[in-house]
Amino acid sequence: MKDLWLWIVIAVVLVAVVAGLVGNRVGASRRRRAGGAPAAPPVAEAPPSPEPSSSTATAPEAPAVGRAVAEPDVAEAEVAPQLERPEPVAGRLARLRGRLARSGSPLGARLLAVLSRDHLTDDDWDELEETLLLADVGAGPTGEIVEALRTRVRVEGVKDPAAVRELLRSELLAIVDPTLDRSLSTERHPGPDGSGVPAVVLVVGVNGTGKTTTIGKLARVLVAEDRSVVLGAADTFRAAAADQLETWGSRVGVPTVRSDRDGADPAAVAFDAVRQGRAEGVDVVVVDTAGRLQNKAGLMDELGKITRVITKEAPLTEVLLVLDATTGQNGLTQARVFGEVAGVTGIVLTKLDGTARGGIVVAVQRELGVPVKLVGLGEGPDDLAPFDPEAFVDGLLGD
Ligand SMILES: Nc1nc2c(ncn2[C@@H]2O[C@H](COP(=O)(O)OP(=O)(O)OP(=O)(O)O)[C@@H](O)[C@H]2O)c(=O)[nH]1
Repeated sequence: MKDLWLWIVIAVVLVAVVAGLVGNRVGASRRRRAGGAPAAPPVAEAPPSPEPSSSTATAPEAPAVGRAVAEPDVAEAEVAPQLERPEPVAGRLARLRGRLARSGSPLGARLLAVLSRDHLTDDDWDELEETLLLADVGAGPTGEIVEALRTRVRVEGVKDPAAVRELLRSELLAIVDPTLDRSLSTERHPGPDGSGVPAVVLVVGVNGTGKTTTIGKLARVLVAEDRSVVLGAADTFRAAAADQLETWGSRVGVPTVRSDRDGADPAAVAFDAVRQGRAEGVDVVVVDTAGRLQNKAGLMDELGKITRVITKEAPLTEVLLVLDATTGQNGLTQARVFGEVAGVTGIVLTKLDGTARGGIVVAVQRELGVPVKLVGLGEGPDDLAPFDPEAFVDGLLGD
């Protein structure tokens, strides 16, 4: 009997201890939820929704607002990332003015300061010449501008600052040459056999000038203009280049054709990209290349092979040479080599922000005899603008 009572007391104590433990755990879990812990609350404990959203209503297993709204959104974001809407292209070059102003003394401001002096002496003309040379305009074009200005100042007797500005503007505009065709060939067209083929843009240039970045930005320009695009990652030399290109493309829904193997044959990747673009009926295929300039023969071989295999599928409509505006005369030497081996049809001048050497536009056009078609104005995704001579000269001259 005594034993029986002892067992009853032990049983009661055990029940009390277990009940206490369970109570503590429930309390702790309630406190965690009250503190906004990320764990999803049990459905029954979720607060009732005052106005359930339609997604809540269509989500059968998620009647509580907190979960119904948050969880499907997160899942959707993981499955289908939101595509970005690139900025409209028109008017982008107007940014150049602000960027040049931040990059130090703009060319135009220094030229205007000299030209506005009362009586221009030989020293003033020398200073003007030096300013143009420092801005990489090049010796030939600088001589032409100074000569033309000297004549007009003498003949027209220009003094007032607004007239001086207008004079300088018209001379700079003439030297940049508004008559050149700067349009990009990016439309489908009938191929040699009469069937429609995409425009093919091959992008060449030394590494580090901004080729891959420019192609990413160009894809956005094309998407903004409702063109369908395929990118070809034929820069198989730098392992990360294909990833970089793919990331750019995926942000605007543009596919990238690439090889899984580092160091794969660039011509084969270029060919696959154009073939895919053709099969999918897209408007334009843009092909990235490696920018090794170890020697001219090697470069010629590689670009020659890429060109040959691409043209089996569709003719090349543009060969864009990407040049870094901050490299000055070095850039001109590169331009010369690529001009000889790659049949360049247009120039993309990158990093024009942050340099007072805007004159390189003139020098490089003269050097290659092909127009600057696009300019890079920064590292932002939409910092690529079609080149427009008037907007460019206005940017150089500032306010
Ligand atoms: N400020 C500025 N930076 C730029 C511009 N264009 C490109 N860049 C930067 O230049 C650097 C090199 O760009 P990439 O596109 O990787 O150069 P790449 O020519 O493809 O180089 P490789 O793949 O090695 O041949 C990156 O940091 C870009 O953000 C521009 O217009 N302005």
